[in-house]
Amino acid sequence: MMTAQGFDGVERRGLMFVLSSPSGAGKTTLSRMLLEREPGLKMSVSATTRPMRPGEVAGRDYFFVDKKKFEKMVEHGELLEWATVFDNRYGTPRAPVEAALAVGQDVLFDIDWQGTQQLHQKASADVVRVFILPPSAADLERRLHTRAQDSEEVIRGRMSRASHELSHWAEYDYIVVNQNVDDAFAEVQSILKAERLKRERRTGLTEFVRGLQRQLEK
Ligand SMILES: Nc1nc2c(ncn2[C@@H]2O[C@H](COP(=O)(O)OP(=O)(O)O)[C@@H](O)[C@H]2O)c(=O)[nH]1
Ligand SMILES: Nc1ncnc2c1ncn2[C@@H]1O[C@H](COP(=O)(O)OP(=O)(O)O)[C@@H](O)[C@H]1O
Repeated sequence: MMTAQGFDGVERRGLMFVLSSPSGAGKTTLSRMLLEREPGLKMSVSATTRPMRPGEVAGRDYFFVDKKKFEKMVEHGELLEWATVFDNRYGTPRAPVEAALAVGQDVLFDIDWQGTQQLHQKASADVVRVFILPPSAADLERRLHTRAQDSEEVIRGRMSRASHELSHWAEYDYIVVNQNVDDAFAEVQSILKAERLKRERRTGLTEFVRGLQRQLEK
C-alpha cells in the first residue's frame, strides 16, 4: 500500500503534489527548489512529443518521444493521464508514480489543468493541487523572454494561451502568486508540509495514539 514514514515516525499515505500555471509563471523554478530541499519528494518525469529545449536533459526534464511512440504508450495504458498542449502531447508515465508511492515517496507533478483534472478524478484524496500565478502580464512576458529558450512566435503563442489557462484557477486547492521567488517557494513548501500532516493521510495515527494511551494507563 501507499504508506510512508513521517518524520515523526507515524505512517502515512504518499501524496501527489501538483503545480500548474500559465507557461513562464515559475513552475519549473519552484519544482527544482522543492526537490532540492524536500527529501521524500520525487519528480514525475513526463513524456512529451515537443522538441527538447537548449539546456534540457532527456530523462530528467522529459522523456522526448515521437508521436508514434506516444500513441503506443496511450494504447498500452502506460500513461496515468495525458493531454494536448500547444499542439504537442504530454503525459505522465504510470509505473514510476506507482513505484514511488509504493515505497512511501511523495510525487511532484508539473502538469496542466487537463492532467490535473484526470489525476483528481482517479485519486482525489491523494492529490494536492497548487496553481501558480504571475504577478502581472508584463512580468509573465518578461520571464518568457529572459528564459530565452523559445522563439518570438512560440512566446506569442504562450502569452495568448495564458488567459485561457488562468481561467482554471478555481479548480485548485491553493493559489500562490510568484512575485518574489523565495516568498513563493516558502508558501509552496508550507503547503506541502501542512498537507503531509493531514489526519486522513496519517494511516499510522490510530496505532500511534493507542501506544500513547497504553503508556499513560500503565
Ligand atoms: N497534462 C499534462 N501536462 C503536462 C505534462 N507535462 C507537462 N505538462 C504541461 O504542459 C505545458 C507545457 O510545458 P512545457 O512545454 O515544458 O513548457 P512550460 O510551460 O514552459 O513548462 C505546461 O503547462 C506543463 O505543465 C503531462 O505529463 N501531462
Ligand atoms: N519570482 C520570479 N521573479 C523573476 N523571475 C522568475 C521568478 N520565478 C521564475 N522566474 C524566471 O522566469 C522564467 C520562467 O520560469 P519557469 O520556472 O521556467 O516557468 P514555467 O515552468 O512555469 O514555464 C525563468 O527564466 C525563471 O528563472
